[in-house]
Amino acid sequence: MQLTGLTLHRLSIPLVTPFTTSFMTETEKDCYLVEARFDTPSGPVTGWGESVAMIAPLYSEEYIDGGMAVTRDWLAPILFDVEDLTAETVGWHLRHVIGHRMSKSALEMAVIEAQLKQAGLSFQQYLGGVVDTIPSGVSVGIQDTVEDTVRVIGEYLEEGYARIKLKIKPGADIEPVAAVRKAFGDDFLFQVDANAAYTLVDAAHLKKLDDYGLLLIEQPLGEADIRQHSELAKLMDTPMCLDESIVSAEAAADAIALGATSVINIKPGRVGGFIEAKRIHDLASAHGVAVWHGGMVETGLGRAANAAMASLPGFTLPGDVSGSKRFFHEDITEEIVMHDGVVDVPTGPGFGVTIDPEKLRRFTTDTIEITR
Ligand SMILES: CC(=O)N[C@@H](Cc1ccc2ccccc2c1)C(=O)O
Ligand SMILES: [Mg+2]
Repeated sequence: MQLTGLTLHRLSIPLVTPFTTSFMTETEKDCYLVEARFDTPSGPVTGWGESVAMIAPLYSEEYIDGGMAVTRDWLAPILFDVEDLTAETVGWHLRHVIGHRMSKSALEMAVIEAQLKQAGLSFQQYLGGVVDTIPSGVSVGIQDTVEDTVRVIGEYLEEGYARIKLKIKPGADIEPVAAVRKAFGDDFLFQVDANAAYTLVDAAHLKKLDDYGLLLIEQPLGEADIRQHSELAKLMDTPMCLDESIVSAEAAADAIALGATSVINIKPGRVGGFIEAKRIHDLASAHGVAVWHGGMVETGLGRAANAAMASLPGFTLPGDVSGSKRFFHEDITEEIVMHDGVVDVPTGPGFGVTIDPEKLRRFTTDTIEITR
């Protein structure tokens, strides 16, 4: 396929409720979409991608303004010059640009969808997904009080989510976890995510979490702290899970070899795209390491693509692919519905969802047109 034009759509979608992590409080979902137009032997085709970069470089070094600029100034010109562009070679063509994995992922995602539409394939078929529904977990932000934490989690359990993930940070960890276990018992799947808020100095404190039968503890230490996570893993019974640290298949191989992670949170945007994410899935499976699909509060577009990725056999733990209603009153695509603890894997060509032009217009705050 020949890339002929790109439109970057910057969005801001109100969240149903503020989302607080150890690094930030968000009241809107800000992101940008990549609308990519291609010429193919069988005529023009359009593919869509979504960048998971946040408005500020606080989860990783990427952020929306930087992602749109690097796409316009450095990544798009490379892809415009490729005559027969395929999804499987986007990463290779962009290899000389250092980093900017979320921006590369959004572009690759648009090439993937165009290629799938041209072939009349669903993303689940393309990846080799093996299930038609995936267990749907929910990520719960840090609340103002322990009582609020118990109330909010009770509501999600009532809704039927398959797994609860609670954000923690120093000063808001043991007490809320203990209160939730006291309120709802030991039978529901429960895990925590620190978003790198601790250091090895906190090891003895974090070990107290071992008393609560958690599925895993996600990224307690810093992104670069692979060795430190293996030290902490030796001290804790709760399985160690990495998110921010797993920036590539190579990083996943190192973390597994060092005993720094026994479960991996897979996020295509964090690793440079769905093709690399599948490599991590395959690598982890070969090592008997479970993976689950992480979330970055994606719109229905990213959520649909994530659901297809999560239908691969190695995704044996519920992920953060919640229903659209967890975050948005209105989505820009058809609503992704969580029902009976699961989300359906889209079956249509491409990612299987359509972006509603009226809703896109309503939530668009900026547009960048890029031509050859
Ligand atoms: C769902 C979840 O916990 N995701 C990330 C962190 C996160 C949290 C909040 C966000 C708000 C706006 C955009 C991206 C965000 C990502 C995580 O697993 O670490
Ligand atoms: Mg995380």
